[in-house]
Amino acid sequence: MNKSNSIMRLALLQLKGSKDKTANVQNAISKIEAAVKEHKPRLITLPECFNCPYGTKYFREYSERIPDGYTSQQLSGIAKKHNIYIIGGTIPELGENDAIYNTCTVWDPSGQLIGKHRKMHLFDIDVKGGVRFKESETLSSGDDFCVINIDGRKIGVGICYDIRFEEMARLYRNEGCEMIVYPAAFNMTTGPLHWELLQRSRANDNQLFVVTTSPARDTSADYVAYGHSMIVDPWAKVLKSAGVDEETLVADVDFSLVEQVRQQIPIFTQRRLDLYGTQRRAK
Ligand SMILES: O=C(O)CCC(=O)C(=O)O
Repeated sequence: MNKSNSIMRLALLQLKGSKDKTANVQNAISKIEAAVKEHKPRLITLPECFNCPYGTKYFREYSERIPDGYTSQQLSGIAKKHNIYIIGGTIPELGENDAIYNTCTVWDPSGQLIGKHRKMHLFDIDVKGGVRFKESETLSSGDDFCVINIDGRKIGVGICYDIRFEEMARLYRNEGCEMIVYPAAFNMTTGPLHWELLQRSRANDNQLFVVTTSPARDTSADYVAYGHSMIVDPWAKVLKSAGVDEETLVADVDFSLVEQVRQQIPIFTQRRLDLYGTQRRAK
């Protein structure tokens, strides 16, 4: 990004997954190659669970160590090859004591791992007649926040269900973030109702960019993702939105909008912190 003109080019890769992990990762790599060639983005984002079918029965089998596993090594290599940042969607991570996490990795242009976020709020819901999912059957929850810095801009990372917890987004704003990136896979029950609403709400509440990257919709999968990867600006306008199939969504994000909206609607200086607050707690 050129700080003087405050523009950063993003490419969001909405990818179709399969049960073949190597094919999923290689699909991501070839779409990264194509996006770099055609659009020259500074930052590429990938979907939640892009190397594995989204289902609790798959997570252990597909899990890998970070950063030594196959998927990490591929992402590290391609980030370095093309001198780009990658917010690498999520993969099932094999962590300490054999615990499995739903984890996002962030890679810098030298191929270094500069951030890791383990999904903090596990997706355990049961909507009668709609979607039932219980990540906690096989996953453990993370308990660290993840803020990265790209060209002087702070970016917070959350994963899918994390977007429902407004305190987390507020905390990122309070820590100076101008964008939050959520790899995500909403579904056909909550997607139509809440997908855009939640993104516009988090953007509006916190006056920052919200970026989500979903898998493409596959109606033959166990879990049918909603699609519609999206970029919402700090005015809460949808800047760009994908359809449901595989797609590369490209946008030039202008960070000067962040300052503009924060000055014109100064809710963060008007908030009655003498009466209430949202702070990170010591663990
Ligand atoms: O919050 C929702 O409705 C969907 C969340 C989800 O699919 C996930 O956390 O993976």
